Amino acid sequence: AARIELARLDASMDLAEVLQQDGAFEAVSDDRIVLEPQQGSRYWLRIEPMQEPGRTQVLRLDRVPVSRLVAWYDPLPGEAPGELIDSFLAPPSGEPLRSDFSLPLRDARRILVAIDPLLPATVSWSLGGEREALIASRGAGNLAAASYAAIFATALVSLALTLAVREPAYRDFTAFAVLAGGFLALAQGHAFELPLLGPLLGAWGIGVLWMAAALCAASALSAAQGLLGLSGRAPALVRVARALVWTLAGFGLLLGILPATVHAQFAPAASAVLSAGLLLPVLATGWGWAHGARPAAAQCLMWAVFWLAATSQLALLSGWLADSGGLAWLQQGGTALAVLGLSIALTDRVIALRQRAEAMQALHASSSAVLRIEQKRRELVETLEASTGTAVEPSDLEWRAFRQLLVVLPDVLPLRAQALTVSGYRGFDYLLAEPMKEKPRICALLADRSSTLKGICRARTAMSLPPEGADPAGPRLGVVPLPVPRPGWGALLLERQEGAFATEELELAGEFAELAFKAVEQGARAVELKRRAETDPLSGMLNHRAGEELLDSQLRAARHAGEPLGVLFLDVDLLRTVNERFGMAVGDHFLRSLGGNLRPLLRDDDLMYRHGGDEFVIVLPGLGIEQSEAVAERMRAQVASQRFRSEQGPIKITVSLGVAALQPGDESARRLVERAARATEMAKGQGRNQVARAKGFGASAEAPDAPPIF
Ligand SMILES: Nc1nc2c(ncn2[C@@H]2O[C@H](COP(=O)(O)OP(=O)(O)OP(=O)(O)O)[C@@H](O)[C@H]2O)c(=O)[nH]1
Repeated sequence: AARIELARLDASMDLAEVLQQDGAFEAVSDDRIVLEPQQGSRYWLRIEPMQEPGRTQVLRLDRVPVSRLVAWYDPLPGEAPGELIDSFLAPPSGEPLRSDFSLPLRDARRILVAIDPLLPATVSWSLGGEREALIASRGAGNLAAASYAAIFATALVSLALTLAVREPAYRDFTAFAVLAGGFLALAQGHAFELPLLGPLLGAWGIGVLWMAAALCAASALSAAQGLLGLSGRAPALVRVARALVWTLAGFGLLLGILPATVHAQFAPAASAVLSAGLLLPVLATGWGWAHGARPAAAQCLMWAVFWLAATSQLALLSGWLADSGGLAWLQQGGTALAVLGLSIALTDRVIALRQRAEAMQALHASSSAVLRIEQKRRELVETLEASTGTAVEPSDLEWRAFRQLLVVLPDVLPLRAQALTVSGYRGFDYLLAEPMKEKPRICALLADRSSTLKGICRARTAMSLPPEGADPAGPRLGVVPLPVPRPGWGALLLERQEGAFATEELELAGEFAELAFKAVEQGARAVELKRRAETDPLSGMLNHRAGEELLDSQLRAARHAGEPLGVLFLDVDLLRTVNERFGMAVGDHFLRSLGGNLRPLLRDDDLMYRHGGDEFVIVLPGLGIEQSEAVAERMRAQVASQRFRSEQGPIKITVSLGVAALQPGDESARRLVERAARATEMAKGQGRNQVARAKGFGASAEAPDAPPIF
């Protein structure tokens, strides 16, 4: 419906000169052309509408990012240079960008349009009635308005969420939404048409557009990377993405300050870099998708939509892509759809990840509490096991176990004071308090509430008691019954300044108490077993093995200290005869009574054990041969002086003793005992009921006594 011609002429030509350049104009057959900015030249469009009576035609120029567009009616012959239709000129301070122009075609008059493109740009036009032009521009305007509304509303919601949950992914996404809207508005020329902002952006120049694109790519990658980071996956990928975010942002700032001529020159390269930058979020979320993160699929798709919209915009600006009606829909609609969709996907993802992070945190907190309790439990058991090894008496063990329980409990539960009271356990009563200085107060408290406590212990149910008296802020008591066998009873009293004890806390204290009691029981059994293993059942003395072990350690200690050590070997005289004559029971009885008979003659540190049969060993630490011999003699005399009762009347049973003492060359307990035993044989040989010194110590000073008389 119109004839359109294009000429590229020297920029210095004015309208009058251009009108004479008829031959320079070439007809354009397409409905779009690509204009390349070039220093010193300017594009001129000559449009000649066909006659259409009764209809005003309008030429619409779409998406022309230009710094200058001036349109005149071609003057009729004889007229002065053309009447100005529309003018859009670069202010001296900068280069504004504008996209849509509608030029009314009147009276079939040709119009001339001078265009200085800012970037390589595709210019498309449509020719139609005023109504169609109006509808077309309104449609485009509506789409643009809806897109911006969606984008900036999403950005606002995202900003509110950023402030509410302080989630870095939201913060980055908010920046992205704002920058995506800004980039769209700049690239489509809308931002330059704003009343105040337009001139300001125009003054800055086209660099602002590239900067917006680069920062948009940086924030997009940052938001995608934030999600990767939040998901705790691929830390290396997150680090790379973070570095790329900063690179893109730096690139954007550089583009922002470069002069317009450089932009025109490097527009394709910058477009390629930014398009690649905008592809990174697609790749990052695609990676998540490939590794099983389901919400990453939605994000990946949305980033891809945005990438398409933004890249087509960049391609258009770089002249790689010809404009078409659908492109504006893709760019505006695509950006809005991507921003909205991403916002939804992000919210969904962030909620899910937050919940998981909180659950992990709770799990971590509870598992670290469990670990601490487990560690304390182990500590208690280990300490008690160690006590078992060294305890001599079960009561000794009980005391240690209860004490340890009170030491460990405050590490498990917050307590002000605690006490353990046990009555009649293995015939003992205990009252332990921690800290010790609280003992009198706890004693008083026990006395006050003893009937309540006993009741609770009998019911065997742990309880938290209300504060004493009227003071509701008074200390709270928790009572944990102890597993004391009846008829004894016992309780663990836990005290806290405020707040009742929870059932779980009392159960935990009960578990620890049970551990302590179990340790006592096991320890007592172990002590008993050890005692049995070391004791000779008939005489009640240590047996050969245990006795010799002890002798060995005493021998080592004596040698170490350089002190003397005496050893006596005692053998009952003619026990075989006693057995035969009076019966084994009498022999047994004699052997059983020997310990009780002789022990009063010994010191506490002296050791007497059964060597076997009717033989006994007596160890005398600190005594030399002389003193040992004196002890032996006292023993011999003690036995000889007594009459032993039997059914056949009193009988006299005697013993013979050999005496040896530690010598510098003595190697072992066994050898020392052997020497003493040989001395005993000598005593036997000399007539029994005697004391004999081992060889090497000189002859016995003692005179032989009378032989045994039955
Ligand atoms: N009643 C009793 N007799 C025992 C016990 N152990 C060992 N005997 C006896 O003690 C006797 C030890 O014998 P010997 O030491 O060789 O000889 P003896 O009859 O004591 O005479 P001399 O040692 O030479 O004075 C054996 O007859 C054993 O049966 C025991 O536990 N009870």
